[in-house]
Amino acid sequence: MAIAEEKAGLNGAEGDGIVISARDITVAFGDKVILDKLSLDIHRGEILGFVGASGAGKSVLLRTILGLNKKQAGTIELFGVDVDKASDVERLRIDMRMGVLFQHGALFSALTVLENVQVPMREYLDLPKALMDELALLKIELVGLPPDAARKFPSELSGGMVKRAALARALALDPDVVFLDEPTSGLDPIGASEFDELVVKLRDTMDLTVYMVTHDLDSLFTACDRVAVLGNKKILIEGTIEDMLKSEEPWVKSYFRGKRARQLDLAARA
Ligand SMILES: Nc1ncnc2c1ncn2[C@@H]1O[C@H](COP(=O)(O)OP(=O)(O)OP(=O)(O)O)[C@@H](O)[C@H]1O
Repeated sequence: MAIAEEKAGLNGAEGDGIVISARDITVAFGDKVILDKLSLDIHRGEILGFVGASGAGKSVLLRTILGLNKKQAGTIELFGVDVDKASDVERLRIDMRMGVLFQHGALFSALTVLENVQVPMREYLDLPKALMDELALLKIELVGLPPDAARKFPSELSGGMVKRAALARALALDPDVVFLDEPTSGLDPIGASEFDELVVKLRDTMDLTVYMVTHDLDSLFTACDRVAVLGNKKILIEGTIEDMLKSEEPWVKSYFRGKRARQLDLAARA
C-alpha cells in the first residue's frame, strides 16, 4: 500500500479512526510482570494523556509500542498493521510516521539544534543538505523557537527551549503520531502551559495524534481530549476528564480530586 493511502487512513483498523491498537499486552522483565494483558486504543486526531503512579509502567508501554521493548504476549497494530507481521519496508514506513520526544529531551549535546532536528532526516531520507537545512529551520520556527536557536547547542538553551527543540526533532519527518514522554516536566507553570498550547495548536494545524505521558494535571485538564490511567498493570480507566472526576477508583480519585487538584481549583469542574 502506498504511503499516501496509508496517510489517508485506509489501512485496516485505521479506517475506524484507530491509529494505535494495543491488545492484551504482557511485558515482564525476568519474573517481574510490568504490564498484564493491557489493552488501549489511540484515536486519530486526539491528544491522549497517559497517567499512572511512578513506576507503574508508562514508559515501558511507550517503549513497547515503539518496538524498543519486547512483549511476552499481545498484539500491537500501528496504522492498521500488526507489527509482528510487518515486513521490513512496512516497519520502516510505520517508524517514519511516528515522532518521539523522550523524557528529558534527549538531544545530542554535541550537535546544534539544527543538526539535532536533522537526525531523523539523515536516518530515513536522502536529501541534499540545503533542503534539509530549509526543512529543519521550518520545524524550528513551527515550535516557536527564534531562528538563531538553530545554531545553538543544547547547553545554551533554557529548559523550555530544549523541550521545543526536541519537539521540532520529533516533528522532523511530518509524523502522524507524536509520543511525548513527560514533556512539561521541569518547566515552570508558564512555560508548561505555553508548551501545552503549542501541542494543541500543532494537533489542530498538522492533523496530529498525540500520546502524552504526563504527571501534569494542568496538561491533562487543558490539553488532553482523553485520559488513560495505568494501574495494577492494566488500564484502570479511560475517558474524559469529567469521567476521571467522577471515578471512585481510589488512585484516580486521589489523583484527580486530591489535595493538589483542589489547590489548582480544578476539582471545581466536577
Ligand atoms: N529494561 C528494564 N529492565 C528491567 N526493569 C525495567 C526495565 N525498564 C523498566 N523496568 C521496570 O519497569 C517498571 C516500570 O517502569 P517505567 O519506567 O515504565 O515506569 P513509569 O510509569 O514510566 O514511571 P515514572 O512515572 O517514574 O517515569 C519499573 O519497576 C522499572 O524498574
